[in-house]
Amino acid sequence: MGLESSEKEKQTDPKTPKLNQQEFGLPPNIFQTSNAPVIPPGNTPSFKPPSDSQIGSASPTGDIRNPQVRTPLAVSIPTFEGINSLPTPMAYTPLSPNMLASMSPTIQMQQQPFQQLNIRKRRNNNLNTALNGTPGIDNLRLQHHDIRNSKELERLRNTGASNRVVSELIPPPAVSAQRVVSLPTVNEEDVVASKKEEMEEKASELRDIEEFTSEDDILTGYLIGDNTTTHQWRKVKHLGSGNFSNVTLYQTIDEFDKYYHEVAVKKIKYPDDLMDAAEDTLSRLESSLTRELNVLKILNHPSIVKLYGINNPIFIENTRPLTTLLQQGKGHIPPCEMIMSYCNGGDFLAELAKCQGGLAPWIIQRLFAELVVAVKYLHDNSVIHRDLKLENILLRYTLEEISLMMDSPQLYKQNMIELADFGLCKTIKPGEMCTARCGSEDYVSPEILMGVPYDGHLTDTWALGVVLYSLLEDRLPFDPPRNATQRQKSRPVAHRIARFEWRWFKTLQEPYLDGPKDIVKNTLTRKNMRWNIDQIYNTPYIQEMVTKFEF
Ligand SMILES: Nc1ncnc2c1ncn2[C@@H]1O[C@H](COP(=O)(O)OP(=O)(O)OP(=O)(O)O)[C@@H](O)[C@H]1O
Repeated sequence: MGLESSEKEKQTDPKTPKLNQQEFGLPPNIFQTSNAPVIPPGNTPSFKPPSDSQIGSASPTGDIRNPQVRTPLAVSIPTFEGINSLPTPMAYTPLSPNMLASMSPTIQMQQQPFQQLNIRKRRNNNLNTALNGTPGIDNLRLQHHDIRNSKELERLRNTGASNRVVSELIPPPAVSAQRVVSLPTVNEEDVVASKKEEMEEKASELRDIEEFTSEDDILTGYLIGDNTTTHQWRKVKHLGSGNFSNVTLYQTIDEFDKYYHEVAVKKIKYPDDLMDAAEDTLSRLESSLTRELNVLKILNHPSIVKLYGINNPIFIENTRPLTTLLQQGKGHIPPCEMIMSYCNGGDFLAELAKCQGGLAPWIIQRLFAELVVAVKYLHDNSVIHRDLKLENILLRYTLEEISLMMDSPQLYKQNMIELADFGLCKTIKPGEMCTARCGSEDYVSPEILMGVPYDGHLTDTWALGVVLYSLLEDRLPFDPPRNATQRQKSRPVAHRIARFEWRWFKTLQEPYLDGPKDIVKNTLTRKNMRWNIDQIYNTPYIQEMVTKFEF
């Protein structure tokens, strides 16, 4: 598929519908403002981008993962006016062998020539199914109190119920607890003391765990760049599950280096019948894991998750590790376990659910600015992420701990986030357009939904707009409004995305939030008007933070 001319883009872009924001009620203002001084920025580390050959054996479109429903790539929609249906992108169960297998061979054949559709499901669908066995927004809403309970959240994660939506986890503003905002400011020593206490507690927990450790709980692995020395870690606890992996906390057995003391181990989920899986399935899985590994081993930025090692060097050294292992015919394929930096605060979405939204604006500004720096580093080095979302932003500290750092220099001395999940990333050449339709349902841009070739840099900045809107508003921008009619609720998210149908509720009349709102306005918009990462980075809102960063 060739590149679109800018003229053609103008014709095919839908018009942004005019929104009447006045009709929506305004919740009480729960924010604080920040007055931060300005100091010079730090340096970003040097980077050598991986070549395409290093990114593994991608499919002809350069993409992977396992779409089970595919729609033709070239969808020509001159305008959205009068259009009642769009490509249906949502019925997708990654790596599920059953779905494809259940199709007749004819249908399977018919699926092949079409562009792969790789949109990840909304978390709330899975959550809801886990709770009730039946999807549906109303049922989900009945479960609010359960979901907000962190134990319940943990249970749901363990059952693989991973697709959550921030707006479903947060109560209406009137009852929104403002824990983070109202916490007292303490000095650095208090933070250190509470950390120490927590570590002592953890150490005692670990002593208990050691007594019950079985051989299966021991992971043997190699550090990147040293295939000769093995190291061992002991399983501590489950951290989270995605569609493609289970992530577990491990602690080192041999005290060889403080950096590798606690590590997050991402174990790739294989389909049950991997040995007999279709070549297509194997190749997509292989491509996904090799592109994540090959990019991660080269990236070097404090705000991007680090790949320390691997359980088996073949996954790093071989461009087609699964195929090779299969050909070696040992009867089974060993697991692929990536040994990565551990983020103690968990993922941003889960943390938001815990503190029930209402995040203070200075925290939003601090964390979002760091995210922008991380994405700028990727784009400057020709890598696009393509799956930016709250779940993939990992926190080094809990939001409660971060709130205690207000006015502390600690807040700027070190990174607070690590961007994770590079399974959909891509190294691109200047001017190269992408064709693979991938991403997560609530974060995909209209051009991806429309199936036209797209600029991956701009789909990343669209997703940044979704993240920032969600932080400001405690809801996802394209969810049905709270006061929506039944008809509005039944319209798919994709419709609202394609019509750029979002609006301010909570922050409608908050002039002091003009900075971040400007970023949202200029990212959740048509691609030919959308800001790129440099434009976001250069806004006073981001610069005010960036100039303070010392990491
Ligand atoms: N380094 C880490 N430290 C702490 N928790 C982590 C870490 N990496 C992942 N997690 C937890 O595990 C979850 C799943 O991880 P990840 O997003 O990498 O998996 P995935 O299978 O690729 O997910 P997705 O379905 O989004 O593709 C995260 O949302 C997070 O809660």
